[in-house]
Amino acid sequence: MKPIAISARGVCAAIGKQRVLHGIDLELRAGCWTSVVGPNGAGKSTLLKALAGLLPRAAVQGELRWLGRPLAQIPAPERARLRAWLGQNEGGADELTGYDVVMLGRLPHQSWLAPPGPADHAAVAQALHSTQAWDWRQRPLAQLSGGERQRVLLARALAVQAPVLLMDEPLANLDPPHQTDWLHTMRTLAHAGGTVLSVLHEISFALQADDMLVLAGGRVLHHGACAAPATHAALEQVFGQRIRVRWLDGMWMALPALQRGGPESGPSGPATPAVPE
Ligand SMILES: Nc1ncnc2c1ncn2[C@@H]1O[C@H](COP(=O)(O)OP(=O)(O)OP(=O)(O)O)[C@@H](O)[C@H]1O
Repeated sequence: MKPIAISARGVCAAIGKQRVLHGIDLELRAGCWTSVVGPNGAGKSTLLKALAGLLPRAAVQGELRWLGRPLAQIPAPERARLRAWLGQNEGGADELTGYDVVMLGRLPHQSWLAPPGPADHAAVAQALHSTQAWDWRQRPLAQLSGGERQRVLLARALAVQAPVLLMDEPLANLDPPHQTDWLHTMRTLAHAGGTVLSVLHEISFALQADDMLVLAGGRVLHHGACAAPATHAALEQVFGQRIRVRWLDGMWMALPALQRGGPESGPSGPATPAVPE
């Protein structure tokens, strides 16, 4: 059995005076990519921040553990090496070049005021190549398009080379080929033993993860394998039966639940492909 990388027991969190998370219990195993889905306002970003240790301590109740250790007992520099973070709509560092932005991901590995070493430069180059952002390494972040910028920020998270990677809407602004590249990268990381947690609104991409966490109203509605019928049922339920999960072209996909018989369904409707054994 793979070790548990992150666990939460009875975790509640508030933003300001508003209680957003209510008694979250979960275990995320090493070597597993889990996608987090749910309607707007379900608490996905708040959960990710709580698990990342990014909410003020007073705002979180319950027990959070990383690699079996209480989060509160892990010093900040060690936390920064253990988990990489890509937030939603990240700002700042606009005047820095792409290269320097990604080098920020190496700070947890560097001694105070020491210049980056060969391992840092190698990690930055590898990360920039893996998101195909190497060509913009000399350009300021402010001069990049939304998708180019997102690929630099993703490279920054990858350059940390942390065992745990938490990402909030990582596909924002990415074009389809780079969304597909991202999917391959996440599978590779999980296959190599990493723990990946990603909040996604692109449900068909979320279904390519190993496991899925379905949130609603600040609670875990379902946590299970992406291939499990119970997960598909929870997905359809949480989105008010407005999507359908179907097996298409060798993978599970989420399709909009359009009314049958309308012009969208075509002249005679498509045949339903066979589901895997
Ligand atoms: N800064 C804030 N102040 C007050 N309430 C907030 C703040 N940020 C979030 N909330 C509220 O907390 C709840 C959960 O927000 P959260 O961003 O975690 O949801 P989400 O599932 O990530 O949503 P989305 O899919 O829209 O990104 C929402 O009701 C939201 O209105």
